[in-house]
Amino acid sequence: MKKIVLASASPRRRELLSQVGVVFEVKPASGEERITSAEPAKVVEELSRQKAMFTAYALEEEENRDLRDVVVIGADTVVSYEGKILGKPADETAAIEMLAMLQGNTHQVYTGVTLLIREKGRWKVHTFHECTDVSFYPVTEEEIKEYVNSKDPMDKAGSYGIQGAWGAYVKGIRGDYNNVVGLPVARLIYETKKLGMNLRG
Ligand SMILES: Cc1cn([C@H]2C[C@H](O)[C@@H](COP(=O)(O)OP(=O)(O)OP(=O)(O)O)O2)c(=O)[nH]c1=O
Repeated sequence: MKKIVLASASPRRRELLSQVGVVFEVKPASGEERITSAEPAKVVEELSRQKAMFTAYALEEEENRDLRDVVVIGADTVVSYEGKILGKPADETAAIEMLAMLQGNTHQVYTGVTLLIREKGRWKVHTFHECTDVSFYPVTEEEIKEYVNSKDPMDKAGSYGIQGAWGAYVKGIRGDYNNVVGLPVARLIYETKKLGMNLRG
C-alpha cells in the first residue's frame, strides 16, 4: 500500500485529492523555487518537481521516517495569456491589472504535477502537465474592483478563483475544470494507473 504525501499548502488541492478517495498526509514544500523557462508548460512542470523534491528531502531528514512505498505529489498552477505567465498577484493593483487583461478574452490555465515514487532507495520522477482554456465575459472595472476588494484573488494564479465569486463571469472552459482549481485529479489517477499504481487502494 502506497503512502501518499501531498507537498502542498493549498486547501483546494487537498479537497480535490480527498474528493477522489485518496488518503494522504500533507507536508507543504518549503524552499526557493526557480524558473529557467518562459514556456508555461515547462514552468509548471519544473515548479511542481521542485515542490515535490523539497518535501521529499524534508522527509529524508526526518528521524524514524520509513520512506518505503512513499509517493510525494507536488503541483503548480499558472495562467498564460498572450505569451505572459501570470502567477499570484503581488498586490491588489496587480490583481486588477490581470483581471482587466483577462476579461472578455480566452486564456490558458496550466497545472504541472510531479510524482516522486520511492523505489529501491531512490526517487523515481514522473511529471506531466494539463492545460485548460478558460473564457470570460466582458467585466467592468467596477466589477473587477469589487471582486478584488473581497481578497479572493490574492492567493490564486491569474487573480481569480473559478470556484468562487468570479464564477459569475466565466463564459466557458475547454478541458478539465479541476485543473483550473489546481489539481487535475482524473489525469493524476490515469497517470498512476499507467505506472501500475493504485493511489486509492
Ligand atoms: C486559476 C485558479 C487558480 N487557483 C489556485 C490554485 C493554486 O492553489 C493557486 C496557484 O498557486 P500555486 O503556486 O500553484 O500553489 P499554492 O501556493 O496555492 O500551493 P502549494 O504551492 O503549496 O501547492 O491558484 C484557484 O484556486 N482557482 C482558479 O480558478
